[in-house]
Amino acid sequence: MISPLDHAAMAEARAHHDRLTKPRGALGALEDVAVQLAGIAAVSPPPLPEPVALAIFAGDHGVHDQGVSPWPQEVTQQMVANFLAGGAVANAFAGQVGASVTVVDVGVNGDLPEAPGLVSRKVRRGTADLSLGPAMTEAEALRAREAGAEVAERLVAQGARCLVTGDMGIANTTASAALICAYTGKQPGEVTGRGTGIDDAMLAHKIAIVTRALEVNQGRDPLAALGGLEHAAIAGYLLKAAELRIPVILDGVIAGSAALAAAAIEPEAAGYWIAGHRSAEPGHTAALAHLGLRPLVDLELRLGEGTGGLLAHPLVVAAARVLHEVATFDAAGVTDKEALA
Ligand SMILES: Cc1cc2ncn([C@H]3O[C@H](COP(=O)(O)O)[C@@H](O)[C@H]3O)c2cc1C
Ligand SMILES: O=C(O)c1cccnc1
Repeated sequence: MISPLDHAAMAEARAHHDRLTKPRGALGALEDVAVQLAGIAAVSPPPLPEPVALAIFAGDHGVHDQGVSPWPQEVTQQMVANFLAGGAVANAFAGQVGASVTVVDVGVNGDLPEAPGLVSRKVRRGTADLSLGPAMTEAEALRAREAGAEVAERLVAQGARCLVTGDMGIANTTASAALICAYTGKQPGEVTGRGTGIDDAMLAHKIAIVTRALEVNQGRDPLAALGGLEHAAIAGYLLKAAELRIPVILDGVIAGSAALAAAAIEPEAAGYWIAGHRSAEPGHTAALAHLGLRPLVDLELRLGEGTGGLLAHPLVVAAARVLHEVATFDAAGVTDKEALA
């Protein structure tokens, strides 16, 4: 059960912001984040959203066969090993914010040796090709959702007070574009992007593949028919965090498209999510607009893994910190011109 945000705590946070020694609204969107955190925690000031935990959900994609990514599929598995060895960008950024890193295999097309930090919940070895039929069955999507939910529950039980989404799956920007079309009504040409870096010819082909995927899967559940196993797992992770009243910082276009699926299941859950950044993928902007989320930073990142979400974490902590640490006009003896008016 996902409860709505606590409006009394939000009103209290807003009122408290207006008593702090700064012009009203001077912290812009950060004030909205603080109010949102109060609504999530149902108390103002809200607890600082730390420690933070990153879960990277990994899965492969049958649509890779269509030539939609310049990278070979085995890079998914190789990058999982890299995350576990601590060598990826996500590890560097996680270290900076003190985030734990958990890697979850929900659908890698290969065998991964057991390792600390790896959660093995493989539903199948990659999805089927979404341009030929459904990527997976609804039962498989549900199993991946359950894996995501289980990981969120475990991280929170271990003490995390903020979660970040991460993904790894070569060709997953194709599945993301298809999901975004299905949930927002946008056209493939508007939301399909260059992913890991493709030329104009490959982009035109990728748009045609997304168009075909939407045609052949019309009338089916979009998450199962068009998504990846990591999209389904992220959707489950997002819904469980909302149920547990824990904020989640969304990463890029994969998280954004998974969030559309999760919001279609439980619209109330979107109140628990914060858009860490705006990725360079055009579909990400469309997804965030549909979700009503404002990205905190725009660095033209196009990496995934959770990197943009991790970079935004200090901003989210700072938003809460203001409500704890900044003096009021009364306490500091500063004249409040707005109270005089
Ligand atoms: C070395 C490497 C590291 C990555 N880390 C994240 N991604 C990102 O790129 C992939 C999606 O892009 P596309 O749809 O174009 O294949 C995903 O795996 C995503 O997480 C990476 C991609 C590569 C190659
Ligand atoms: O938006 C993202 O997160 C993204 C973009 C390109 C490739 N992988 C991920």
